[in-house]
Amino acid sequence: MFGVNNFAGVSECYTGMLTMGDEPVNVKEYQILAKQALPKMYYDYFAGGSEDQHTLRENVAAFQRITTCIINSLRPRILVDVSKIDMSTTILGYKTSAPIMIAPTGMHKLAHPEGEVLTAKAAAACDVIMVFKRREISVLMVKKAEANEFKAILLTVDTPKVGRREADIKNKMIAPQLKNFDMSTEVDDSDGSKLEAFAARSFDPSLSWKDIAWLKSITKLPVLLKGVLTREDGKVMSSLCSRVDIFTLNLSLCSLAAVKAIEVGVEGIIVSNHGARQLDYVPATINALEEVVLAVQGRVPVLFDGGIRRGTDVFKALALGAQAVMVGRPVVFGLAAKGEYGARRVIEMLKDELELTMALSGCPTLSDITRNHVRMQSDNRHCRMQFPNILSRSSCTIIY
Ligand SMILES: Cc1cc2nc3c(=O)[nH]c(=O)nc-3n(C[C@H](O)[C@H](O)[C@H](O)COP(=O)(O)O)c2cc1C
Ligand SMILES: CC(C)CC(=O)C(=O)O
Repeated sequence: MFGVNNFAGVSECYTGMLTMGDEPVNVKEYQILAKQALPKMYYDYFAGGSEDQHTLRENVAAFQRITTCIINSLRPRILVDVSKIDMSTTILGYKTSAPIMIAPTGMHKLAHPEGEVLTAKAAAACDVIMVFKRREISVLMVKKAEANEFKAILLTVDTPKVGRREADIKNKMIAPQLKNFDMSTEVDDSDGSKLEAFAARSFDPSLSWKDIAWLKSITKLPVLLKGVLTREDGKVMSSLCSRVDIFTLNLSLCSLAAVKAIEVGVEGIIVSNHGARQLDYVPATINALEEVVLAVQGRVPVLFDGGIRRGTDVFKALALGAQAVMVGRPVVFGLAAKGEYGARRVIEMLKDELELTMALSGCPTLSDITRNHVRMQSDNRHCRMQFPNILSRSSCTIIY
């Protein structure tokens, strides 16, 4: 039988219908099983994006556009000894077996009764904290993180308010009671998404650059900002600039979000659009990555998340300058479908696929993966000089 699945952000053809007893062969198939396993309200919460879900589709589709034509393609090397592939790296001084981490995603107990405990067992999880209106909650959580020997704090900076998630509004999404948020519970008689109502009560929309200094003052842990998408601060960039021109602007002329982050002393930056759950129509993160990498100029690590579904996606993000990637929904779908085993398999499959991609691209180590292993739309000028005939074909022009 030929099954067609059209999930938000995933549009795939499969040669068979999956059922819960089947063993998925790639991480996207875990989404199919998760849909079968979860109540609609919870599946929609995990899978959904904001408003028209344009960016949700783009996060995945932009990876798929880095594909077989001359621009936006992988560029493998041949005749390199790839008998041993080393995917290990060091992030903030900690060694890890592969540049793949689990993104902070809320409410794993909606996916599985044992929730985050199973996810943490399935892989060394990278954890997160949000800054709340009631700062004493933030202080408490930072202290808890320190006491439990967490290694870093990821401060989510793209959620002063929760994005408009229309499926959650329709489903009247119920935010479960969360232990970490005990202090902020209040009676909620609002209609629509209870999660949104909870966030409106709890998150601090006045969060600004000065608060980073406050956070740094209460902890010795390194602070990373999660949710950076631009190098500029909204003022300087001319709307007439093409993407290629933007890259060649003198950076010192601009007020730069990424650079600002470094100035206030953050130890790392995560290029993320919150899995397309916040502002719709922001760019796919893979298309925003290089802008930030160029602005940061190697001063702090740049991590990446959004739309990673394949080892080739990891490879593309690394080639464009990410030090490591984080994976959100696939891990939750793995957890929902097959518990700890499913979450672990998702990470293992991505690692295996990355290993194979590195071998087939002639890259025995991560440092062998370079910017020259992908060709993007922004490399167009260079392409035009080298391949004038090919590029005159409209099929090779990818617009993003
Ligand atoms: C169900 C769900 C809950 C999330 N919760 C949080 C959160 O509490 N804090 C946060 O910074 N990001 C959160 N995110 C965003 C993820 O950290 C990450 O940026 C995103 O999922 C990456 O995209 P991907 O799902 O395509 O891998 C959440 C994402 C999802 C799907
Ligand atoms: C609103 C939060 C509680 C969780 C979150 O960040 C999300 O659902 O994307």
